[in-house]
This record gives sequence, structure tokens and C-alpha cells, in this order.
Amino acid sequence: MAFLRASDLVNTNTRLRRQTFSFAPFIKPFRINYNPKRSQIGQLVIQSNNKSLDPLIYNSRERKHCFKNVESELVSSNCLNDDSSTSWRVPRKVLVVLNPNSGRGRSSQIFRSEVQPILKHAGFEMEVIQTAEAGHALALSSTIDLRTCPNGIICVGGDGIINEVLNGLLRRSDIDRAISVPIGIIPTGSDNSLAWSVLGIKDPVSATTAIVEGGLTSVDVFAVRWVDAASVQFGVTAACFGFVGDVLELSDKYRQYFGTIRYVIAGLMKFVSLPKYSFELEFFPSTGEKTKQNDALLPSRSEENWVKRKGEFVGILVCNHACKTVQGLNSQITAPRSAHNDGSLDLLLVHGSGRWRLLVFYIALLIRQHLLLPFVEYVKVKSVKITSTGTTQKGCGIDGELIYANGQATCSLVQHKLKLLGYHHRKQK
Ligand SMILES: Nc1ncnc2c1ncn2[C@@H]1O[C@H](COP(=O)(O)OP(=O)(O)OP(=O)(O)O)[C@@H](O)[C@H]1O
Repeated sequence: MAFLRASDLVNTNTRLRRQTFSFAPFIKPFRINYNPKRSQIGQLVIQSNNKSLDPLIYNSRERKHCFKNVESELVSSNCLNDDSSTSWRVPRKVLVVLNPNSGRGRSSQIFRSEVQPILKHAGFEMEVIQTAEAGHALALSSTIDLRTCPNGIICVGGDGIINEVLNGLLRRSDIDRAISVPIGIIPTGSDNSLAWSVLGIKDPVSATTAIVEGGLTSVDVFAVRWVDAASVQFGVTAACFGFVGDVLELSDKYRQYFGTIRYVIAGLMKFVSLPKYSFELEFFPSTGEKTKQNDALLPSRSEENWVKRKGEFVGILVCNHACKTVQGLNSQITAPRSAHNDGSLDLLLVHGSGRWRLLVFYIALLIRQHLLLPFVEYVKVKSVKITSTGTTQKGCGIDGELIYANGQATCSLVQHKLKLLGYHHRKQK
């Protein structure tokens, strides 16, 4: 066999339980052992006797991957789990948007040493742009010629840089075309909730191999609109009001000193000087049915369907997916009933005020028991309108970035969906 192609492997995998392949012109350097366990059908290990080919073999923390540059086709069996027709075709011409400031400031180094070699071997053509300041990625994605990156935009950083790229794409006049460009995530930020919650990935190498494997994951997109300020901000993770919004503001000031643990430090500081937050809100409960694309923005206008709440809240969270946090315990899942493509948002209201209530909530959250608390309300919604009636709230945290705005904020899904490169391999099995 002169070449082992992805399609050969597809056939081989379905027929054989154990097989050793040899093939020219790599007869000597390569040997492939296929010996799947019952729970790992499709796992392949490529062994190489030639040291120069070692970079083609990767064992990441979450997946075992192997691929070689065979006419740019991927050789990996994980992709067999995805029924997408694009699953084994490698997206090739991509733009890489890298935030050198994200996480511990090691994005560039991680990208060059761990990510770029894998992408190169898999046949990706990359234009790499490092952001120079906040807002750069937004400006870039809102103006770039999409013909230069038909196979995707890969964001190297945290949730904030993905949010900027998303907002840039959704502000374009060719919005339908722009949002169809898939987004890849290389998680080098402080938390990376989107990659962890939706794709089950938290390290850069696993993320890279997921991108190389192909497949797409569709994610709902929400918009927060401030009518008074005539502004809109899009998001894919969560909109937060109250305590979390304040922590985001403080954590940004600590970025330089505390790196990735700045959220914890800021949380403790804010806990000590916790103000009271008052809100008025109305929400439109979801029926539980999947929202049709075109009416996602349009919950019934009938006023009686809106449920009202008013008073003090430690926090209000509007979640678009489960919102797991990389830095927290594995059990910590903020919105356990949420799915990233279920056509609804999950609203979590933490009623009341005071440090004791906040502490109880966070301890319960750590062990995923927070929904049992009598002062926590959890409801799936199509839309929610939130107005701060106090003076303590400065803005709203969207995907981990604080947006300063006053007046009523309306949060609902939009008709467009974000396409993420890769998929959650455990969920797909
Ligand atoms: N070159 C840059 N210098 C300073 N700030 C930047 C730069 N590029 C992007 N930013 C801003 O940095 C913020 C944080 O970026 P990002 O989300 O990538 O990292 P992070 O905050 O460490 O991760 P996470 O959001 O997952 O916690 C974003 O708001 C983005 O606008």
C-alpha cells in the first residue's frame, strides 16, 4: 500500500479488531497497531521508528491522537464518531487570532511550541495575527476578507477573544456568510469555559487535535441589547449581573499581578465588601421545545406570558451552556440543565443579599447542589429583561468581559449559530 488514506482507515476500522499496517514509501518508519478496547473502538496508535517523525504522534490528556500528512487528510479514528460529512476532511486555510495577553501571558509560546507544529503537519495554511490591544480581534473579524480564511478562524486565548471575534463577525453586512466561518478554540486563557463546557477540552493540544479531526459543533448565540444606549453585545457563554459582574471588573485590574487566579482573589475582595444589588426583571419561560431558527428572537409579545421578579439579588446569571469552569472542581456546573444548542437560555436567580447567602451559594455550587437552595430560582427562558434599580451595579459581564451600560438589558437568542471546530468526543459516542 503506497498510502494509507483516511478513507482506508474508515473501512479498516469497521472490519478489523486488530491489525498492523505497513506501507511504502514509509514501510520502515511506520507501523500502525490497531487494538481497540471495547470502550475505545476506533483508537489507533501510529508508531514511528524515525525520530524525525515523532511530532506526528500526540497523546494529549484527553484523547490519544495520531495523524500524518497524507495529502492533508487526517488519519485518526476519533473522527469516525462524527456523522458530519466534513468530519475527516481537514479544514485548511485558517486565520489564527492570538491574544498574547491571555491567561499567564504564554499564548504565543504555547502556540508556537505545541499547536503550530500539529496544524502544520495536518496541512493547515495559517496566517497568524497577534492582537495588539483589546478590541483588535473585533476590528479584525469585522473587516477581514473572508476568502483568506474559508476554513475557519482559530482563536488562541480565553473566552474574551472568542467573544470579540464573534461580535466582529456578527457586525458585518455579510453576516450570514461571516457566521458560517467556523471558529476554533485553543484554550490558553484564564478559564476557557466555552471549550471546556461545550467540547470537553481544556488543554491546547487536545484542542488542536480536535480541530484537526474536523467536525463542527453548533452553539446558540445570545444578544444583550440595551435600548437606552442603543447598543448590543453578543455572547455564547453567559451574561452575569450582580456579584459576578463586579468580580469581573475587579479581576481585570488584578490581571497583571495574579494571572489566572485573579478571579479568586477578586472574588474574595468583593466578598469582603459586598454591596446590595437590586433588580427588576421579567422573563419569558421556554416551553422546552427547540427554538426554530427564525423565531428565536421573537418570544410571544403577549404580556401575560412574562414573569416578573423584583428585589435584591446576590447574582443573576443567564447561561447559554452548562458553564463549567476550568479552575473549579469538576462537580461545579453552574447551569446543569443547559445545553449549548437547546434553543433556550438558563436563568439562575440568587435571591437576597449578604455574605452568608453568597457563601452558601458558592459552597453549594462547588458540589453542584446549588439548585436545591430555597433562595435559588432556575428556569429555562427564551428571553429576559433586566434593569438594575440600585446604584451598585456597574454593568454586565458577557463571556467573562465586563460591558458598562445602563438601563434595561434584554437578553435573548439570535437566529444565528456559532459553528465551533471540533466536537465533544465523549458525548458523540
Ligand atoms: N494584546 C492585547 N493586550 C491587552 N488586552 C488584550 C489584547 N488582546 C486582547 N485583549 C483583551 O483581553 C481580554 C481577555 O482576553 P482572553 O479572554 O483571551 O483571556 P483571559 O481573560 O485570560 O481568558 P478568560 O476570558 O477565558 O478568562 C479580552 O477582553 C480582550 O479584548
